[in-house]
Amino acid sequence: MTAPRILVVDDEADLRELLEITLVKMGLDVDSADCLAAARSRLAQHEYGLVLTDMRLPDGLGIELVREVSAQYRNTPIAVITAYGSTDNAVSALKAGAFDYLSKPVALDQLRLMVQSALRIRKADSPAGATAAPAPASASPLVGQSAVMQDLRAQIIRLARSMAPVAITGESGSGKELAARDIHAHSARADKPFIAVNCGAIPEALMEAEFFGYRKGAFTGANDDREGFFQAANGGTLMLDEVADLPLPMQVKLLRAIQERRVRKVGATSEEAVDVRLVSATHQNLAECVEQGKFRQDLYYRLNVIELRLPPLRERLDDIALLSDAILARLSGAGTPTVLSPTALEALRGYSFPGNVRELENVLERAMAFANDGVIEVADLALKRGASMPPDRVQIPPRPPAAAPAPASTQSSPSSSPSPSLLQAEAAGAVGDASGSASLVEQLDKVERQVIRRTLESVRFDQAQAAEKLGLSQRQLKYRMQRLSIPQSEQ
Ligand SMILES: Nc1ncnc2c1ncn2[C@@H]1O[C@H](COP(=O)(O)OP(=O)(O)OP(=O)(O)O)[C@@H](O)[C@H]1O
Repeated sequence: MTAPRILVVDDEADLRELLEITLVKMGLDVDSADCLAAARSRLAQHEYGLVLTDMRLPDGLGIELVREVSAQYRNTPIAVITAYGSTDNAVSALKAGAFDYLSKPVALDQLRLMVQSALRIRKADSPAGATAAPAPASASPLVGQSAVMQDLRAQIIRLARSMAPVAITGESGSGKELAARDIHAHSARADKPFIAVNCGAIPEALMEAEFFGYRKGAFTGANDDREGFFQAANGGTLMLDEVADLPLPMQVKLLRAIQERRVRKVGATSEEAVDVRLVSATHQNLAECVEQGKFRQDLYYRLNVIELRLPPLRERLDDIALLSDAILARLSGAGTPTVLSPTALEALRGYSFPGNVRELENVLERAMAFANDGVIEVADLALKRGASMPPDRVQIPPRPPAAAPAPASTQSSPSSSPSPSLLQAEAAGAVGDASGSASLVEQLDKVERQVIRRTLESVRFDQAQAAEKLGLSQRQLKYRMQRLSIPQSEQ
């Protein structure tokens, strides 16, 4: 098998030589060019596994080559070498289609990591040299045939090929984490870890240690060396979820880690190179956070190189049937899937879904418990028009690891809750109180509201403890509190 061929474009002979020697030592074939014209003629003669170009060349700018290679040699990744601290150049090159960038002075360990990940892209493309075909909808976990979803899937495939940081925006429950996982799955990093971090869920005092790791003895309780999120995601993708919740001091440290591509464990004297693709997500308006001084502009600029917007479900109501089928099939497991009656489907199509796909999942999960003969009717859906709080006011805690589907509403088995007597007492009270006009769904909501409220009060509104007592994940508890308009704290 022939070694991959790399094209180095630089007019500085010393740097060119250093790059050539390093690449040859990696077992690669190297060609070089000292200007744009020479690079163009090389490109016309050979197929390259990677082009590495300086930004300033005697006959033009490296970014021109980035545009040409991205347009004409779509399977050839191109990376740029920028002057130290030149954020603008790096970001514009990434936006123009560069796969990645390196800052001067070029650190050889980073060069090696970058070349390896560029060559993985080539390997991932098959057959060799063919343009990556758009994945069929069935290959994506993002269900939906609406034009926006088709466009979203196509964008994901395109941007999965580069290292450019992606900022995913969208309302809570619209699928931001799912999209981030899909970017990773379509990238050449797919066989390396995907680590999602909820930035709002980490206590500020622990953040540096959680992100960058720590050395044994760095602080009381640091009994062993530990890796942080960056090391854990090395070679793969790190998703910074709810990135707007990062405190300002941590934003400074994160920016440095992104710029330098190095991290230092708490208590360590030296830094280590990390190769991590960053994806960030937030349901907040990050540009507004910058204006309000809550988010650093330089970090915003670094993270927002490519934007990916997840549409709210109400903008793609045509997808509801497909989504519902997929969710019901998953919830039904191996059994015959529960289905929606035509009127129930119409009712869902007329609902605004403030909690987006997550809300649809919860509505269907609950409705399945009420459905007769495997058919969900409108009444089983218990849709509350205008009753939900806007989701952007709700802070969603981290996803529990592979949580089992939640038991539907308070019909959870009493054994999953340590307070069965409370459940029974509440249920008895609610039924006793029920006016003849209240529907079953309203009565059950009332019981659920009372049980959750009492449990929250018993643990002083500590949601983690309340969720545990109720046998729910924190996310499920949040959703139920939102749906039942239960305040977050004692009022
Ligand atoms: N297009 C989709 N197809 C199938 N399932 C989806 C889709 N979008 C979202 N989901 C499902 O909806 C739920 C919420 O998705 P996800 O956690 O990705 O949303 P999010 O935008 O990251 O939410 P949050 O901002 O609250 O963290 C998940 O169970 C996910 O699998």
